[in-house]
This record gives sequence, structure tokens and C-alpha cells, in this order.
Amino acid sequence: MASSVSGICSSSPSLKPKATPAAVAKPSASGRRETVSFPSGARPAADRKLSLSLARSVAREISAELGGNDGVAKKEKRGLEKDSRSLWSRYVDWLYQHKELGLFIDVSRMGFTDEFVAEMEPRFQAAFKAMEELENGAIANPDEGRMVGHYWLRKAELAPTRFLKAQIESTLDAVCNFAADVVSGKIKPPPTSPVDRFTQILSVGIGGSALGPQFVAEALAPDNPPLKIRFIDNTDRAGIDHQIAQLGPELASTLVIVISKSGGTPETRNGLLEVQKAFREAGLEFAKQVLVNPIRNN
Ligand SMILES: O=P(O)(O)OC[C@H]1O[C@H](O)[C@H](O)[C@@H](O)[C@@H]1O
Repeated sequence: MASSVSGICSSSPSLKPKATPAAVAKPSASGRRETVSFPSGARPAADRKLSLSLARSVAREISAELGGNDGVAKKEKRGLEKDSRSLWSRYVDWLYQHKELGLFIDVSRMGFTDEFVAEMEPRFQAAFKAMEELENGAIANPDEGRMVGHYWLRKAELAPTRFLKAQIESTLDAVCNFAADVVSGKIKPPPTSPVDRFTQILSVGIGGSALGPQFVAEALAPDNPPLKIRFIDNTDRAGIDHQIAQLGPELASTLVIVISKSGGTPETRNGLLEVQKAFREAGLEFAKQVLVNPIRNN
């Protein structure tokens, strides 16, 4: 059985396909609002900053009405708010739109009160401040003394230093050039391969070092990518054997990419050793077909 979800092959049991009930595979559109429109004259919530001081009193009224009831009754009553004028006002006040992203968030049916909003405001402000500090390079991982650079990786000019910006840009260039050279055949498998291009990628890495490439492969790959990708993302022996067996003779034209942020993850090393053994047994030269991500300072 192929272990694939939308074309991704993984040695992880959690990514293996399960029989999906039709109702889950094709969710009903009912109850899912696709678009939001405003009647003429209504005040659109466009461009509103995420402010916590705009709540109207509907939620407070409901909350007061509920005083003294037990939790279950509270939940049921909150769901019972049906006054269409109140709901409309609340909707108009609270609908959030992010124009650039084409994103709407409607929280108007959630049972929060003005008091709750006031109570949460300082915490939200603290969270926004903490986010800003992170984006400016505060140490987020004290154990490793590391900043988190996800924001900068997406937009290098946000990086807090010129050195980091240059590192990000040169690394991205190197990755793109390498990928282009593999796809074009400039970087080839060794002569033991019957074909002169790599046809498969075997990604070895776990946790975040597997989820990232899985996400990219799932979200960005075309329907018929020039190379197929498989993942060894845990130490399940049967899963690893399965991935290698599925490659069959294409092992000779497989590019193995070993990914680890720390460079010291035992499961990833196990995967690497297993794949190395498979290459040896097939009479192939592993070193000619493997790329281990270079880790600075490790
Ligand atoms: O990328 P690495 O350093 O090899 O770490 C891979 C993974 O190792 C462990 O499973 C951690 O819990 C994960 O957070 C991490 O993503």
C-alpha cells in the first residue's frame, strides 16, 4: 500500500492514508460562509485596526441574563442569542477585514463581554509588544541563545542586522541555484544511474525538519513535479524499509537530502544510516547522492 497523502510519501504512520468517509472528503458547503457583503448604508468594517474597545453591549446583556446559571446552561443560552438587530450591530462592530490578504474574521457570535475585552486589552498589548520584540531579534530560545527568524526568512529586509540579511539572501540564492541545477540535469546522479537526471528525492529529517519540506511539497509543488519526494520522518523500521523498497531501481537516481536544524538528532542519524546501508547493499555510492544540510556553528 502506498503511504501517500496527496502524493506525499512518508514513513510516518500518522501521514499514511486512512479510509476517509465521503462526508469528510467532501465537506458540505452549508454553514460555511464564503463571502461577506454589506447592505448599502451599512458601515463596512474595512481598515479597522484590531481594536479591543469596540464591543457593543449585546454580549454583556446575555452575560447578565446568565448570572447564577450553571456552565452548561450558560453555553446553551449564549447560543440562543437571536435578536437580529443586536446581532447585526455586533457583526458590524466586530467584523475584521484585512484588505491586503482578503481575510475576514467574524467574532460577533462569540459570547464575550465588554468587561472581558477590557480585561484582555493589556494582555493583548503585551502580546503585541512581545511579537514586536521577537521580530526585532529578541532571544526566543534561551537554551540555544537563538533569535527566531521566520519573519526575516520571508522578507530579508526585516532582518535586524545587515549581516543576517545578507546571509538569508545568499542562502536562498544557493538553494534556488542548487534546485535549478538538479532539475535541469546540470547536477546529475553518478554513472551508476541508468538515467542522467535525478528522478526522486528522499528527505530524511524529523519534526520541524520534516514538516517544513512536507508543507512546501504539498502546498507549492505542481501536479507533476520534475522530481518526486518521499520522506523518512521517524525511526519506524518498517516505514523506512517501505520507502526504500518503493524506490526500487530508482534508488540509483535518488537524491537524498538529510535535514536537521541542530545537527544532532538521533532519529535523523538512524534514518541516514539505514539509507546509507540500502545504498551499499544496492552497490551504489551513497556519498555521490547525498546532501546534508550545512549547519553553521555545529
Ligand atoms: O531539526 P532537528 O534539530 O533535527 O530537530 C528535529 C526535531 O527534533 C525533535 O523531535 C524536536 O522535538 C522537534 O522540535 C524538532 O523539530
